Amino acid sequence: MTTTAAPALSLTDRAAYESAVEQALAASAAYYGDGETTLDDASYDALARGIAGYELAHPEHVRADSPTGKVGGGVAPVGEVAHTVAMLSLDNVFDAEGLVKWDASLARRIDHPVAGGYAVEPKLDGAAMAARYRDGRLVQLVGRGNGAQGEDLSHAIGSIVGLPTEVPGGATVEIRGEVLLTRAQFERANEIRAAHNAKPFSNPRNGTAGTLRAKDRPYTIETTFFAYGAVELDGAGFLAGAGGSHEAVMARVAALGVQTTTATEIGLRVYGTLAEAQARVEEIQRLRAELPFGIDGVVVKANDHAEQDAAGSGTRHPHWAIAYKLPPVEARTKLLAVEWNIGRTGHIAPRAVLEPVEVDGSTVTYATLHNPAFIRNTGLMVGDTVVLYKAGDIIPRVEAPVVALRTGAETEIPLPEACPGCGGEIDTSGERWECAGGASGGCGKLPALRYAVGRDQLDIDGLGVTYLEALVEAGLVDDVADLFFLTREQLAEATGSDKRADALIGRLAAAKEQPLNRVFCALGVVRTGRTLSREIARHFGTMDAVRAATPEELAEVKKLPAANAPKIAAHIAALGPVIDKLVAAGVNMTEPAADRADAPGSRPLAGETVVVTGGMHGPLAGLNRNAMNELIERAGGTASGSVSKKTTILVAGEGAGSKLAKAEQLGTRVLGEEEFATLIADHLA
Ligand SMILES: NC(=O)c1ccc[n+]([C@@H]2O[C@H](COP(=O)([O-])OP(=O)(O)OC[C@H]3O[C@@H](n4cnc5c(N)ncnc54)[C@H](O)[C@@H]3O)[C@@H](O)[C@H]2O)c1
Ligand SMILES: [Zn+2]
Repeated sequence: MTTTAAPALSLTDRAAYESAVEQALAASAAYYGDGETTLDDASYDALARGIAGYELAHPEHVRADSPTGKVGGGVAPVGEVAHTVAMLSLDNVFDAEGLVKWDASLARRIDHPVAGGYAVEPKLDGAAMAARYRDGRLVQLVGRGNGAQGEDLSHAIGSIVGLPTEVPGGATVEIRGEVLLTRAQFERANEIRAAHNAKPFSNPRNGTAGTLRAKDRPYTIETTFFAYGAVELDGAGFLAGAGGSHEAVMARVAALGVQTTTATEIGLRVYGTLAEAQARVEEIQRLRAELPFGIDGVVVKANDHAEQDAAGSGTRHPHWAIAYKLPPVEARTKLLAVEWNIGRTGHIAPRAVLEPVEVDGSTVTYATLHNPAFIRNTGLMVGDTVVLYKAGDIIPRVEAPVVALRTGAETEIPLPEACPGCGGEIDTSGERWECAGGASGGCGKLPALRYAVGRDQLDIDGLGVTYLEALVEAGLVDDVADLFFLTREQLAEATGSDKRADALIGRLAAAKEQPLNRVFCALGVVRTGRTLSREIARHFGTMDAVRAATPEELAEVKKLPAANAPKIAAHIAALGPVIDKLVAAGVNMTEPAADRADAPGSRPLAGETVVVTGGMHGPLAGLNRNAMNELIERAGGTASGSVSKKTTILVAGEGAGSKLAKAEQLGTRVLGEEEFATLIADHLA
């Protein structure tokens, strides 16, 4: 494993020391507070080690406010809640050699080599939190603060996945762990913030800190907790007889239903030798890029409590644990220019051209900027210093500009006026910009075909993008209807296999029997998706009726915004030749009678807003969420993803959890799978 630490700064004189301390204090104040720090973590670490090195050589110059030896660099917010046991930070090593040194110093402290094993677990990159349970109820959340006193974060109770509000057995204990935003929660959080015109979080860690501190936001952002320890509370003796090891304590915590890392691929393991622990560190590093949450290192701890006690703790960190830092996945560099390309999915995507920078073992020159909305929301400019994120083989992405480093020479990012693929018009109506040529234009052909054969449209499994590309290139396919005229030989040629061709012939035959809503959806009509396609098919019943509809008539369809009706009608008309070809191929053009809006007595869910949770069994077995939503809408209801006051029915399947609890709290009607199936029996195919 390569050495990952930036070298410590060598501070040659007192003036350099003074200025380094000032710089570190300012960076920490920004890091733990609201502002944006101008240092990346690796640079901060190098600075901090430089300060510590100088202090060792010149004890007479040590400043009282030096960050050395202090939790939170001496500037973290000091809260009002006293910690039961000090909540410390961790000391760092950066390579195998550092780990060996730590082990040797630990052996000196306890007078013998570590005998009780090394516990190895991920160093989660979020914010430390203590969760106090009294008599089985989660009563208080406390931040780390300065280690002795932390801030009261109890207002976040109920919004943290993995921290149940109640635990069995009336337990009284303080559980410690990390709160973070998983990658999915981070994306979701920024969608929510965009919808509220709030600045996007630049990275999950900032987002976590901001979210925990926020008290009266008009929206809730969900975070996740992973426990990494527990301490006694009120002398309740919860840990007594826990077996005297970190591993045993964590098993007790898990038994309470509090989330630990054990369930993840990189969860706690205990090893007899340091070499095995080192091997596990390297394994975790390899798994890092695919994890659903961020880690910035691996923590190695003496597993045995007696050995931990013998080693003791300093003012800033325990001696029995060490953070093995992994190479940074973030770096700073300059945004030189923005290029616009037609992405593989057909949208027009901005790409950052960067001053080359080394991140996580490779040189990065380009990074994704997602879409124009991202550029607008972050306020990014050409010439900005930007924070770049890259881990393993994931696509590098720009997180945010460092506004504090602007010089005034930055310029606005020019947005394209014509499609970079064909020079034609751009459809700028959505968050992602698209070539207005759409399905018929050259740029949109392949993406349109991929969409048409997708699982929620014609569901032609096995017709992947490579084969579609081959068919388009061979001049055999221009639009979705052409697929139905392919011969077995042509399919065998394109897929390189007779067996695949036969399978596809079968899938194509099955696709011809799909209901109108899916056939219509496969056409990819502008401003329509799965839900609207279902509504349109239900409303009109046949493709002929859809084609005959005026914009005014289209506007009568449930959920269809009147303003979009003219565009939709025009696109349907333009798709005339494709639809004619589909008819000629024998593709079904009607919606099953029971599902139509005008079918008598067939709307058992009319006026209902329905949420589904848990796994579906019995009569509903095998129905995924999209299939359930289809079913709900066919029966006249509105499908929704989250329980709120508007929800009128919750369908609770196996393993229903928080949504069921919320529904019960709100007094929402809850139906089991059997009851629900009976209610909508007419629509169950
Ligand atoms: N960029 C900047 O300006 C700046 C400023 C100050 C600090 N920093 C960064 O912060 C670091 C120091 O910060 P810190 O003291 O908050 O701590 P830290 O993040 O280096 O390590 C200690 C923390 O790790 C967490 N942790 C995660 N997994 C854990 C596990 N399995 N077991 C135990 N603890 C676990 C705990 O919250 C604990 O408090 C520096 O190394 C630096 O990289 C950066
Ligand atoms: Zn184009």
